[in-house]
Amino acid sequence: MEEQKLRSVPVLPWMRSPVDFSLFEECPLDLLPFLDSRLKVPLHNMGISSLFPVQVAVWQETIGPGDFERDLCINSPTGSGKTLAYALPIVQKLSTRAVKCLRALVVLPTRDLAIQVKEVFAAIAPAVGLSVGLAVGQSSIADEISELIKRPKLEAGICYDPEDFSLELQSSVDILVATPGRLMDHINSTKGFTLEHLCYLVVDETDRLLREAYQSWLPTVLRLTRSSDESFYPCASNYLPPAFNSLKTIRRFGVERGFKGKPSPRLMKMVLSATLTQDPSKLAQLDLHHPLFLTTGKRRYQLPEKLESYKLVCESKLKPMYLVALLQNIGEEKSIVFTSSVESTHRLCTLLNFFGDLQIKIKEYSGLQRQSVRSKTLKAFREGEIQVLVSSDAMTRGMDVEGVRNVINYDIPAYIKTYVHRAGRTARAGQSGRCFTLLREDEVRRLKKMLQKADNKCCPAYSIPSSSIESLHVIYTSALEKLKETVELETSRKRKIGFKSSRERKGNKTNHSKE
Ligand SMILES: Nc1ncnc2c1ncn2[C@@H]1O[C@H](COP(=O)(O)OP(=O)(O)OP(=O)(O)O)[C@@H](O)[C@H]1O
Repeated sequence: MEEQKLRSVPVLPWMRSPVDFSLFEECPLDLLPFLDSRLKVPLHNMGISSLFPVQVAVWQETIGPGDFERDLCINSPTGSGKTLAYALPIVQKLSTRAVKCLRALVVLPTRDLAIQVKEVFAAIAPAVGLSVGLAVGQSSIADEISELIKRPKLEAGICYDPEDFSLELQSSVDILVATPGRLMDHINSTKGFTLEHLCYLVVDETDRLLREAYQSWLPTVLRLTRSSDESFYPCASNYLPPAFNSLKTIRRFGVERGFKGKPSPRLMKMVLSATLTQDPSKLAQLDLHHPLFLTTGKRRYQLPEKLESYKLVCESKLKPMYLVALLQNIGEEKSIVFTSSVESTHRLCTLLNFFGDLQIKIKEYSGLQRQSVRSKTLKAFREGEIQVLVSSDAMTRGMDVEGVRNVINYDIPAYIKTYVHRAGRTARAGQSGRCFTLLREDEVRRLKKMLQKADNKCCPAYSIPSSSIESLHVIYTSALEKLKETVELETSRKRKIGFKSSRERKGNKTNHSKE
């Protein structure tokens, strides 16, 4: 009974007979059937000489015999290469397109993740003449529009009818990587932005994206891409004004997607996560077409094969010193320390920096900071200028930073899903890595139960000699004092700013009433 609970048999019948890609071998690029030879060079430049199992499985279902007859639902561990698993088939499929228009849309929950995924597409798509765009709000909306929409060249002295002008607007990109908010901004207000020709939709980090409605982006995208009556009457295009013809997309029919005689959606979907939801009501929102489930192993949650998990048991009040001792042991290896909130991230990072002689560069990365600050920190971490990031869960999902060898749960995560995503920042792409969890004696059972869900029964204790902790007492007391002063200073500064802006608001009100 207990075993069954841990396995959590899915309710949906199609989820009960998945393709288990752990049975697949890696496939060298030279042996990959149908691969456009122009893609080999950029792949080699990315250090890729063979495809990982999940990538081979998706290739088979899209470019191989599967031929994208079914929508794909992919549950694959962190760091297993999901990004390329969808990017490569999409680029290959579009490599023969004749007319440029927006044909593939990839949606991700955060800006940093979208930027990371765009870079993967941008590394391979130009080799086959495709362009990739980004809609995340990194630049102003005007700049983004000019990147995404091509305006016709206007000749001086000629007066143009605005109606004709908007018909002439065309997409500058074949593939768009977006966050839901900015995507909705373009759908609602960017002239010439259309999903009419969309063939591929990827929903990455699906469970996270389905958790929040984000201005109803999903129903909107599905509504705008549903086959219209026109797809049953392909000859209707003969009667349309010539201006439309260059943009016409040939709709795929049911016969092509394996359902003879029945019209089938032209939009092909891939939804992915390392912790894919099995909740039928959530999955129903995606309106999947005859979905095929691709997963690995028996457990719902999988940790990377070469991940070692350790627990560090200590009293709450001693936690900062245990963390410092652990960081001293780890040395200069890249590490991420996760806390439970943006506030504790800030406090912990400030405190660690008061431990003067740690000889490692430590920075904060959290949702409390401005995007520009976060991007700068991430760049420095990638380049090795910073060795330790103290992070809130803003860093938990999807972020791929080469060389991260250690993840430290300063606060025990509340759910196994969080553990899986946090731990997954290390041991990526077949590399080894360690995940340490600091916890109190009374939390040990909780961690054990949580790890059982991911089939990780082995979580030995990591021991720190008590002499290491004792030697830190003096400096810890002084660091705590400095932290207290800093927090007081920050609080009074915030109060002043709040007071000033409330006075300004009042002042503005008075001005308004005078007008
Ligand atoms: N075939 C391959 N050969 C070598 N390295 C690869 C291959 N495919 C992907 N990688 C590398 O593996 C790392 C992890 O890939 P990716 O970020 O796509 O993982 P993921 O499955 O999406 O993980 P997460 O669930 O954490 O988002 C990346 O650094 C990527 O460059």
